[in-house]
Amino acid sequence: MRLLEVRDLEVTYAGGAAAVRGVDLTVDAGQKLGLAGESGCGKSTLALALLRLLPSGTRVSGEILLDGEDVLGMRWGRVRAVRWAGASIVFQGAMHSLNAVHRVGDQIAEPILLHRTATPTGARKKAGELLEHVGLPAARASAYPHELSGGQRQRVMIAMALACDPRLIIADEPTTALDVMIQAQILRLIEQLVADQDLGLIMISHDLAVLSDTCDRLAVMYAGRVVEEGPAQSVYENAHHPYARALSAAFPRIGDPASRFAPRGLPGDPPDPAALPSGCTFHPRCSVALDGCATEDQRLRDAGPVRRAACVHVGVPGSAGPGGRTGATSVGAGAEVGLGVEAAVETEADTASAADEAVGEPASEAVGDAVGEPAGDAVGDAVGEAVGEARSSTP
Ligand SMILES: Nc1ncnc2c1ncn2[C@@H]1O[C@H](COP(=O)(O)OP(=O)(O)OP(=O)(O)O)[C@@H](O)[C@H]1O
Repeated sequence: MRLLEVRDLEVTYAGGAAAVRGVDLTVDAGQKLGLAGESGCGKSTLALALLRLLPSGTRVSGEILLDGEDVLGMRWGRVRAVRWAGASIVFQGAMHSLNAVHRVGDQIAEPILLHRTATPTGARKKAGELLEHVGLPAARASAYPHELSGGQRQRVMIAMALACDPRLIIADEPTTALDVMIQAQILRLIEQLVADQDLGLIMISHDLAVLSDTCDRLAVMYAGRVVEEGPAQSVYENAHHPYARALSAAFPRIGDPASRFAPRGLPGDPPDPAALPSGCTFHPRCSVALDGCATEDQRLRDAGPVRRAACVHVGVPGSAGPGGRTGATSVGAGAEVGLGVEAAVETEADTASAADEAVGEPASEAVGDAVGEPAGDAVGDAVGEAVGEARSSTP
């Protein structure tokens, strides 16, 4: 069953940063989609757009269908109902996202009370059950965040995300701040919950190794676009796009200790989304770029029955495309790979919507409000604080 369908999503911040550019993706019940990319590629912006958590003044266009409902066209009352209940987000850095002066049980119960799906007694009982569900004793409900370890706090965040029985969970770097052992436990917990409850999952990380180990499918983002997507293991082990290959080579391979000693970096940084390079936005960093890459935009095209990639080399025999490309880790920083310069450029029509629509709220309501919610909305405020905190803690 299709839970989420995103079509041609574009997000431009008020200052002109084109953070998400023409993204299409889908998530079905029981499916785990990994969203990968370096810092600044637009992953969190995409996640925030799904639940209308972007700052007011941000221009959003395209289509987001959550359980078939048009999220961008929803009235604010409906948006509030859908947050937590239709889809919810687990942010990185639980210490920043939890309120330090409230007991964790009360914080888990809060969205239940706001959605009026239980009485205060019922909400407290459910908070205890949810804690047990994520592997903590119900009695920990009376603890304050500082009384819990980092892993326990992240379990609380997951319990909170499950409080209103959402169908889709968005986990934005859920294990980044945790040590490797705890990280593995939290990832297994998320996998278990998704399987048990037939949820959809979008997991965001810069770490392709973690995503390929946890998710079924991977979408690799660069400069606001998905540049490669397909089954998680095959994208990780045999990426078609030079950026996806470099990202994959940058992380030690699970089950391959030798790779721990030979991670490769990618020189340079992702471009400023307010001043993107012409053509393929990856071309200034690409060791296999052709002359035309500086002028020819590349959109996703088929790179096999279940794979897509946005690179001029895809599909060219003897090149980076399927049917002749070199190994997954062969293109790292500065690596030389001989590619056919006669590669056919197969640029798709740019389907970006001409009429960007400002998806926000009336200006009178938006003033001073971090998430574009009417003032006084407790859920919006709490989420806004969490967003602000989580984002300010982003390295
Ligand atoms: N509120 C904002 N106003 C203007 N630009 C923003 C805002 N938030 C993010 N950006 C810019 O949008 C781009 C995408 O940021 P985003 O946080 O979505 O990337 P990301 O891939 O999630 O990175 P990270 O992993 O560091 O969170 C970046 O260049 C960032 O500076």
